[in-house]
Amino acid sequence: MRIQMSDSISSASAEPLHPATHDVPVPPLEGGLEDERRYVAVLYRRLDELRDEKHDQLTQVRSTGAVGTMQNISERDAFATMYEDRLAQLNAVDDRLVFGRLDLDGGECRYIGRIGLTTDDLQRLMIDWRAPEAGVFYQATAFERHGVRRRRHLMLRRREVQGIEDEVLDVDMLAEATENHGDGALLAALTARRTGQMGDIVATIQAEQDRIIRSEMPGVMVVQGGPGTGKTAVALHRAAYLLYGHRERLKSAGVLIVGPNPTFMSYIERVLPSLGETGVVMSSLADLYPGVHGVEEEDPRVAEIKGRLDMVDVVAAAVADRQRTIDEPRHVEVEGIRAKVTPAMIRRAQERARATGKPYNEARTTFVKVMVREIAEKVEKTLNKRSEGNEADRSYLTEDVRSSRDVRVLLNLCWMPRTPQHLLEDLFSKPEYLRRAAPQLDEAERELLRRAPGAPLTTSDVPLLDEAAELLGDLDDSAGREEARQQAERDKNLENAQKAVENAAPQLEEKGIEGFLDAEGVAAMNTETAGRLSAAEQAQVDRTWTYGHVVVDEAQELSAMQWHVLMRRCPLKSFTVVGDTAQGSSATAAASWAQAMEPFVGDRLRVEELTVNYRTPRRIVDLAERVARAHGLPITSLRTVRDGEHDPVVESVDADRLQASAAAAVDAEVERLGEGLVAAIVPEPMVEPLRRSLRGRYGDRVGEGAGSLAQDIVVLGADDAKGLEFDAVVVVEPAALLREAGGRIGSLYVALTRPTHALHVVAAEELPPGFAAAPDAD
Ligand SMILES: Nc1ncnc2c1ncn2[C@@H]1O[C@H](COP(=O)(O)OP(=O)(O)OP(=O)(O)O)[C@@H](O)[C@H]1O
Repeated sequence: MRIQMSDSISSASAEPLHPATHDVPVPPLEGGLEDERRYVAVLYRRLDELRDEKHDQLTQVRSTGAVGTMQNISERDAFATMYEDRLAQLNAVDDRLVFGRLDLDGGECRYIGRIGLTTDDLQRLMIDWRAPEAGVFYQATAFERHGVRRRRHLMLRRREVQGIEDEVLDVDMLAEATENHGDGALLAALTARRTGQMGDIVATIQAEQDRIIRSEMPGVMVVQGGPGTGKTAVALHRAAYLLYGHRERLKSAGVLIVGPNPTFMSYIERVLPSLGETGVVMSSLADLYPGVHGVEEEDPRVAEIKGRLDMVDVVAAAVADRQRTIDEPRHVEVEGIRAKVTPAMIRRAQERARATGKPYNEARTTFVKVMVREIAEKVEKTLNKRSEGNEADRSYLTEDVRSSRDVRVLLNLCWMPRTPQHLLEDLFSKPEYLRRAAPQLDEAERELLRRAPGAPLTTSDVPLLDEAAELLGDLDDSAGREEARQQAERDKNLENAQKAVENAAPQLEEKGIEGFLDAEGVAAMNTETAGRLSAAEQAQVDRTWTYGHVVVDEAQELSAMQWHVLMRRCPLKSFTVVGDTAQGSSATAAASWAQAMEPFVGDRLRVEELTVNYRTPRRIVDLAERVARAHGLPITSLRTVRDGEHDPVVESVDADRLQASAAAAVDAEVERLGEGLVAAIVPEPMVEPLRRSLRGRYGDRVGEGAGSLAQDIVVLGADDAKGLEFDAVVVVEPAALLREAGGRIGSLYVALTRPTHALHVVAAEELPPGFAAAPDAD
């Protein structure tokens, strides 16, 4: 699980808004590029001022030294964290701080940017894009002006205004309009070279996206949309929007963002910080159980079985199965005295324990208590008989019984303390355990689940672990949780302490007492004062944490078990769920949202749809849709923003030249692009060999995952390509990609829709239906 630290971003966005009648000269309506540059310079000056202010405050609070009472230290740390967070936010929004200007009926002018900014005396300089007053920037059209006369896009590179683009919505103004029109800002964003990291779309959010981003928080909202329609972008901007509007609540409860795999999580990790939001927990499905990273479940049939909601009953039966009775009476020895334990005694104690309604490990305490008392009574009777009525103090007896080896063995046999990891290990490595717990599975299915003891936990085990932990309750888990929380706190204290000691060093040196303080010592002092972890940090280590809102991306892939567990993370059922049922490629993928969500929320869903593909040019989308339809996928055709410059290339090659041809296709695309990211999406067995071969030619430029500016050539399997995008994509052996996904077209459809510019298909086998009408390579 990955965490983006700090949750105290408040001030700029919450600064009061005042009418724009202030001393800072707002460029006139007819002003041009130079006027805007001057105003933007004012905004940056204010940003720098605020940054210097926070920096000074931070230095000051740190230089008070790491000495004083624990409360002083704690307060100082709290201030330091607050200033650090604010500084981090001010740094994060530096790039393209402002992007829009609205001129309204009545002469009001509003600048729209990543955060709100005011002057010292609280006059408004710029509005946060999430403020209600900024909404019309995204919503106004010529048909529905919302009082907007003109919308101006300011196109910045870093701090520099490179261009302006006007959309005049008021017909009366057209006569005086400048020559700048159209949707150049959007096109510029869409055709820009990819960097391997998703960027924000705050400057060019489209009206259909804006409606979703700003819709109310409660309830489950599903955003369905074909490839490239901006679902991920919308989901992340919605998280930022909700954090802005419900800051207090979400600050304490936290927001969880769940995505399909770690590659995808790192692809999207910079979007929220660039919007000034950092207090969010981000986790892939493999990392949702603290302390465990699930490896990939190789066999889709196993993933399908483990994903069934039935597994709730299987786990419950496995837990119940760990309570046993004995067939016949047994004798236990306590300090040389034998006591008889009958099956009835065990059954009675178990019933009493179960009646507490507590989870397994906690109810076991009651079982042990009752049994120890009963055995102690028996031992006492024997002792009383032996001493013929001379009753002595027998208070030590309970302890003797509890520590008797015989008693411990018997009680463990009848009610074994269990961790979730142990429970799953037994369940999948001991066939008789699974047979008893899962009679609803047939023999072949149980055989599929079987694995060697010690085998690593997989992503599809993660929800089972969670379910088991829920039923088993606290034992090692609570200790583990507390330990993890304390460790997180220790790490944080150490980091703070290191900074504090560094800051205090000059003063101490002046006083001749350098070396007096060390970071570990200061951190140890601070650890005593608990409660300094932010909600996000605490949530990260606590499986039972419940969030204020959960965002799920690529949600079509989730199994029923994964939904079951996620629902527990947000009892208020406040969810933003984004995905595309047509792109489902896993064995657990949902055919429809209603079917996937019905067991958890009934029909209480709001389904919104996105209809424009912003990523992929028309020519490539046509091919992808043809292939999808030829395989019976019921997709509705997407509108696209661009036609594109390149027709897709489809090349048939000899089987023994497949890898060489794939490498040559990569060469061709690298050359054609000049700069930008090229990905080869290939069948799993080809990933490593092709990567090696390309490294021979391109060295360190060849990377894994989503790529980066330095690693601009990547080779990956179809599953890992989910949610990512590249300037050019070479799809190798579509028939094999289709086979790998068990015949489900979703993953090939995903692969074909990743490019922003060019698609090149290389195949040795017969091409699957749908490719035929594409033009051949020359
Ligand atoms: N309004 C917009 N302005 C600029 N770029 C946009 C806009 N909407 C989407 N994009 C861009 O389009 C691309 C696709 O967006 P995104 O990845 O969010 O789509 P998606 O629907 O999640 O795709 P998929 O389901 O295929 O993974 C991204 O590069 C995104 O930045």
